[in-house]
Amino acid sequence: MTEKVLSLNNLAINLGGKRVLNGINLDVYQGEIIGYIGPNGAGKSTTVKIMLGLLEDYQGTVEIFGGDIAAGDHTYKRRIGYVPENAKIYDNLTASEYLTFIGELYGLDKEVVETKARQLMHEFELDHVFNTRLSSFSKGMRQKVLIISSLLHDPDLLFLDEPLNGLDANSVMIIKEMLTQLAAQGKTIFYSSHIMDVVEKISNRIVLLIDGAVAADGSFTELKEQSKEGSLEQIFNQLTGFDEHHDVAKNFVSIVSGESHHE
Ligand SMILES: Nc1ncnc2c1ncn2[C@@H]1O[C@H](COP(=O)(O)OP(=O)(O)OP(=O)(O)O)[C@@H](O)[C@H]1O
Repeated sequence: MTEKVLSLNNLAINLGGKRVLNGINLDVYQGEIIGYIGPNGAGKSTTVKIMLGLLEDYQGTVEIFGGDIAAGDHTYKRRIGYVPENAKIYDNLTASEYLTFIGELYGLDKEVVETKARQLMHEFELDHVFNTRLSSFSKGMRQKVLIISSLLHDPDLLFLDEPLNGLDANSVMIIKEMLTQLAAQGKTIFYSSHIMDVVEKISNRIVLLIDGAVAADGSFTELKEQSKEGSLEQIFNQLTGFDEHHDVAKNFVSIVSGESHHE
């Protein structure tokens, strides 16, 4: 269970003339659920895009399943699943067509993937819309289709960006439990979210990114001991140096109600 799945060494990148990642060092081991958190704009999505092979102009090295992804062998991508935050789903396709298409991209046999997709849709109680166009799906239904599409090929490494977006409380329980079980089976999960109480509960390791560098890395218990704060939300506020939520909220409300005397 100690195989190194992912290794970032001095990973840095400039985008639009700005230093977005500033020397990230991170080793991730099989079976870990990494809660990858940080303020808006810290560089979380950028890190994930590099690991997916979507951004190439970086410095440092990225090793996935023991191989340098810059070496030109892209077969590692077949062992990766990805739930993007804002996915463009092919609206004109039915769920069945979309999932079969994605499965075939991963090299799965059409019949095999269709059966698997149907079974997974059934688990989400979406049997009745298997042959319905995605354009008529609600936000949560689309999110379930995205989650299914990321898992069809039984990936070893899963990148999730706000995977619970739009899901109801029952579905959230299913996904949380599912992630725990997948990790127990030896899958590795990289979980990016702003919902601190979920990250706190499901991650066995939390990595906090601030200004493109790792500012904290440890289990929730370890972070709690270091910062002497009670919840991950409070730890996040403390480590990002933010204690003005009360003032900002108050200003907002007074501006909204026209009571503000600010210029
Ligand atoms: N193509 C680009 N060109 C210029 N700047 C970019 C580009 N992509 C990202 N950035 C900048 O890089 C920084 C990090 O962006 P990124 O999307 O990785 O942040 P994030 O941590 O995922 O934020 P969020 O929590 O808001 O999703 C931001 O300041 C963003 O404006």
